[in-house]
Amino acid sequence: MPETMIEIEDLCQSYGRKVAVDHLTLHIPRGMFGLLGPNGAGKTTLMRTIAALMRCQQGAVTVCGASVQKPAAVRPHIGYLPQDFALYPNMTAEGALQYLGLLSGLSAACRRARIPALLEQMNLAEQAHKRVRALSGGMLRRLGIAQALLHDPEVLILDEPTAGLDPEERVRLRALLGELAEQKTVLLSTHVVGDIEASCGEVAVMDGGRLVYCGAVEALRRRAQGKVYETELSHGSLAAFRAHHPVTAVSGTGKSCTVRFLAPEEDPCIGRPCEPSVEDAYLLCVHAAGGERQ
Ligand SMILES: Nc1ncnc2c1ncn2[C@@H]1O[C@H](COP(=O)(O)OP(=O)(O)OP(=O)(O)O)[C@@H](O)[C@H]1O
Repeated sequence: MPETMIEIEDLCQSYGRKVAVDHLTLHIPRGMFGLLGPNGAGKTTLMRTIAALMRCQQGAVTVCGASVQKPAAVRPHIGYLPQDFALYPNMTAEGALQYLGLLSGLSAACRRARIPALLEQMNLAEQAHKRVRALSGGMLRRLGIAQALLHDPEVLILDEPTAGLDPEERVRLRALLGELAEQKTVLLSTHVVGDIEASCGEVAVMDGGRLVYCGAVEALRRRAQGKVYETELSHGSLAAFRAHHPVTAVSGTGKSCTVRFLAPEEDPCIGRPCEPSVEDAYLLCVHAAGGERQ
């Protein structure tokens, strides 16, 4: 059995009457683990709860055996990069890390040793003396990961770290996360399926606050076998088709287009079967969960 680093048992979290996490049980093992879900699925709420930034209202969460009910016991184990990460724009990259290290109680000797090494690891050594406001989006995100790693936690929680990055930076960041996951547990939240496909073996899918899948990415893909089809349609008939079928892709610019769609109930007479992608499988999962909620 793989070692469980984060244990979530029957967690419920709400904002007033809005339920954001709904009876969620999830055991996260060592290594890289993906958390996928559409906007509003409850990913940020879950991550903030694990990081002991939001009180656990019902259920239990432990990180490396420490309960989030005792934030001071959990925080040494966790590094957190929030979705809306920002730093003081006039500080240099190195100065910002020095300041944050000081605030989190790291000794001067520890900061002297760790900060240059982290800048090097995050490929930011050349930017050490650049002001934060002059960094690109990707550099800023890597600086955010450096700040999350300052106290050398075992668990790294990253909320949408690739959002808004160009493809090159996205690939670079994924590679960096892969390296980090060799030593640490990395919980990566995103709504970009490609991020999960490229970096995680295991994934949890959330929708409407609930866990709708947990397991291997490849097993998720296989669940969509026999449920993805393709057909040719005229552009004019596309809107009517969409009303009855979840469409995952449309290609072609002439009079007709090729439409890829999900047929959860098997509808073979209207198209040719296709090999599912992870994205198809994810959309199928969320589509099915939406249907159950109605
Ligand atoms: N501070 C808040 N007050 C009220 N409702 C909130 C608050 N924060 C989140 N919510 C609601 O809780 C639900 C879950 O939100 P959450 O941000 O956790 O989802 P998410 O999966 O991270 O979404 P996104 O990908 O858009 O960041 C949503 O319906 C959201 O509108």
